[in-house]
Amino acid sequence: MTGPILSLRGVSKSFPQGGLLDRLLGRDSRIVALDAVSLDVMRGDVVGIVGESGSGKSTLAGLAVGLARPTSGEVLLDGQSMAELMRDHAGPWRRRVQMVFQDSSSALNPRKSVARCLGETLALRGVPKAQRDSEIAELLTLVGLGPEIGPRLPHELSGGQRQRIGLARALAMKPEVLIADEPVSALDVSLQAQVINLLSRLTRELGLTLLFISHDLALVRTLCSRIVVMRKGVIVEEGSCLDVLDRPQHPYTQALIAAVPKGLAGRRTPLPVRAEAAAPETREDIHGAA
Ligand SMILES: Nc1ncnc2c1ncn2[C@@H]1O[C@H](COP(=O)(O)OP(=O)(O)OP(=O)(O)O)[C@@H](O)[C@H]1O
Repeated sequence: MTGPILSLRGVSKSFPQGGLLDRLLGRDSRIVALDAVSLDVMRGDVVGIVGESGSGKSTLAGLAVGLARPTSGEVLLDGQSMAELMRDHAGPWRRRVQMVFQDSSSALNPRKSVARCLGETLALRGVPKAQRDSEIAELLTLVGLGPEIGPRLPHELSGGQRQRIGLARALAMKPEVLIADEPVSALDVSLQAQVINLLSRLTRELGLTLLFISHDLALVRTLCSRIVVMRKGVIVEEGSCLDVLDRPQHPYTQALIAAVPKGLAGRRTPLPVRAEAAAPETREDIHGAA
């Protein structure tokens, strides 16, 4: 049996609180964003991470993607510790774990066209210049966009198109794990459904492991196979998404579900059936054999 693709072992993360004056006066204190969190994510899992604001979801995401180091504990990718993988060079970790943000426009350079932005990401992955244009076209197709989008600047795209480009850029690295931090909360409901449809299709077709951070329990129910419920830096409940949402054991999960307008957390969001652009079947079909 293969082990988890991503593991957190007793991971804590704290941040200093207060300013320089507080520290000079010895009023140094720290806020504990994550408190001894352990979590195993199996390859191909689609895991929803939910919890109130400030519960530590984004901190967990930042540690998993390698943007920050834990204060204590260990983050492992396929059994190898982050500290080990990043000792010489952060590249291997960064390539294998990618992130999509709530608002892709802040992650895209306003002066760079879509094609240039994707081309630079492909260059980081070591794709030869001669192959980049065809890979850019494939990536655009993969996220349901046409080649006419290539020359456009971020401000010439709709919010939904920008999220798709954010996703295409993450996929350009051929990641094994994708972390999506509130990827649709800035979009209107119909665009949310399109992006969720896309994520659902891509995780299936590319065999991606997805961590989907959201406040929207109905979206989590639609997309995810597992769910992790966080509160105040700890995991209070985890398990199969349907089990936890239908039969929550922890009072906090019960309260979260009760706070959702009646019936909403219990339904699957009706995603419009739409003709997605014909998608390749496997990672290799998309990018050629590695
Ligand atoms: N860089 C930082 N410096 C200081 N405190 C931080 C920092 N990042 C996060 N925190 C604190 O850590 C706690 C957890 O924050 P985090 O952003 O992980 O929560 P969250 O569950 O993602 O919240 P939200 O749903 O609002 O995005 C919060 O109290 C937050 O204020």
